[in-house]
Amino acid sequence: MTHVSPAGKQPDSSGTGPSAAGKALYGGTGSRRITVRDIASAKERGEKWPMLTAYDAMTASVFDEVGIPVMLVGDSMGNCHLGYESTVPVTMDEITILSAAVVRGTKRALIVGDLPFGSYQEGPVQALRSATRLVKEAGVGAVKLEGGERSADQIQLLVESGIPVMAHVGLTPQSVHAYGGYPVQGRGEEAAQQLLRDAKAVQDAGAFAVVLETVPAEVAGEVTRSLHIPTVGIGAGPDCDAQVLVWTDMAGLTAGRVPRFVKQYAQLRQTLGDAARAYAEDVVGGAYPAAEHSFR
Ligand SMILES: Nc1nc(=O)c2c([nH]1)NC[C@@H]1CN(c3ccc(C(=O)N[C@@H](CCC(=O)O)C(=O)O)cc3)CN21
Ligand SMILES: CC(C)C(=O)C(=O)O
Ligand SMILES: [Mg+2]
Repeated sequence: MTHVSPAGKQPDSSGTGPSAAGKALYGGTGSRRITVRDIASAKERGEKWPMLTAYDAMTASVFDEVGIPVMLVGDSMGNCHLGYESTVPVTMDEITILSAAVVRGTKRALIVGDLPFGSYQEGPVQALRSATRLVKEAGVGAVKLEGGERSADQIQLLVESGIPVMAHVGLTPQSVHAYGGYPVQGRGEEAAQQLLRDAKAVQDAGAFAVVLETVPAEVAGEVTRSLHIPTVGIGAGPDCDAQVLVWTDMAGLTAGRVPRFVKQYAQLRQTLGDAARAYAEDVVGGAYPAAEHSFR
């Protein structure tokens, strides 16, 4: 600590150098909520940062306590939390309710709400109406929407209206029916140039960061070095400024096949199944509840 904090207050974030503890996005000690300005200064310092999805208050509180600086209430809730086949059916009501839960479960993280399919494609005015609802009803600090050049007008109006926007280019899963799957994007010289144009367009429109999903690592590195806003990679190699994963993939809870870019840091599906099986066997066998779990 480089200076004394006012009595009764947490240390503030005004450190004296690049590695001041209060300033680091991950591992920092600041107690106020992280803002998009903190995100911008991380790129200036060359600091990499982690992002995870979250869909409920309890899980989000775990990630917040660990210091995950940015959480995305992703429309991946469709297939990971709500039992849909893809992200396409997710509604504004669903995103709003779960975003509000994640905001309530966190104190420090910047919470980004994902605009679902159909909530911004009609144009900037529809996008502003949807984003405003997420900001006012759920309390998110930023929103995310898919698309590069095609979404620049939406991004510009939101940013002019005071809503920070995280953009999302490369593989945009809301277009699954147009792709016919989830193919790698930006392969080949022409596609790589289009990806760079998309990334520049969202930066020019005022986005504070841009997700690069499922693109060749080399192309993602080139985009990252060409932009002044941070890139957040998912299946985009090691040269992005930040990384994001769907939390149930990261923790080994997702059912069935996970994308190849996922690294599983736990086997929660196994662990939770083991716990449920042990509980069930205790109930069937009469071992639970025991005397210490009973009242007299
Ligand atoms: N659980 C989960 N994790 C995700 O990362 C995720 C979702 N759901 N739902 C929405 C999208 C869909 N995502 C995906 C899904 C599959 C691949 C995938 O398997 N792609 C092929 C590409 C092969 C190629 O074109 O060469 C692969 O084999 O990896 C990629 C992204 C990412 N998002
Ligand atoms: C994987 C991230 C980027 C996403 O859009 C989501 O989880 O919905
Ligand atoms: Mg999404």
